[in-house]
Amino acid sequence: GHDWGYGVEDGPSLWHQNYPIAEGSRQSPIDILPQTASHDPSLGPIALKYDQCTSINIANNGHSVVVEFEDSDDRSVIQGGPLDNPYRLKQFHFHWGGKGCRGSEHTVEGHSYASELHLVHWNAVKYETFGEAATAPDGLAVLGIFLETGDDHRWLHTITDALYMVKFKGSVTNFKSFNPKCLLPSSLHYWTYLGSLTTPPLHESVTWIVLKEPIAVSEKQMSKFRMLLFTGEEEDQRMRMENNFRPPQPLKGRKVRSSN
Ligand SMILES: NS(=O)(=O)c1ccc(C(=O)NCc2ccc(F)cc2F)cc1
Repeated sequence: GHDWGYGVEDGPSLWHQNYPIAEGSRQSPIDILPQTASHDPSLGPIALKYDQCTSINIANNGHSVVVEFEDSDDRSVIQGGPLDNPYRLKQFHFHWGGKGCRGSEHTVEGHSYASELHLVHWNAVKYETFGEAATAPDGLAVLGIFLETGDDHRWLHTITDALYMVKFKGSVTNFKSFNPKCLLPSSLHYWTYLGSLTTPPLHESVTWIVLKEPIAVSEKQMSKFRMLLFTGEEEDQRMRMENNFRPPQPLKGRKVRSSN
């Protein structure tokens, strides 16, 4: 397909050339304004049923580092909150900045965090495949978790210790039985709104659920993400993987709701 990236020649401001939906009416990420978000008492708590979680591998896809899950049944789902069905966990990945810089995609009153974790789920009740769900307005649910630098995160080590094995674009390695439940903050309070994938093809198919409470990770752990490369082993121009985030997009009249 088309090539896109985060550089001067292929970055977010140019994506609309190959993906006109980039200028659509429900694009992500957005800047979240907590005071403007409407507190909706009908919004129940979200439930993450990840107990039979089965991660398969960890890969460098040239845009981020992705942990894929077995999604042939409903063993790992998110449900409740704004969702009418359980949504099946497919993968999680991260977006981050350069050293000491901000790298989250969603921002909160203009404040961005060091990084943002996306747990990607699809509506397997209504759709046959992830691909089909990814083009449907109620097809995907992505849980966003902010990472801020501070103390070491005890469980993130499992991921950062594996990153050296997927340094180059196109590399993949075994990554079994990792349960992302260990990456959740203590509170599941959230904001929710209707948006899109934050990378091409930018499909407007995502119910976003962004947790209010960030998790803390150390600068040393963040630095390990930055040793990944956008480029493949065979390429001579090595490009460090960092600043792989899309900036906030126009709200275009959308309402952001807040759980309590
Ligand atoms: N950052 S984010 O959480 O918004 C996000 C989540 C998933 C994807 C994705 O799966 N892309 C590849 C892809 C693969 C198959 C398909 F049918 C559609 C499709 F976009 C892209 C962005």
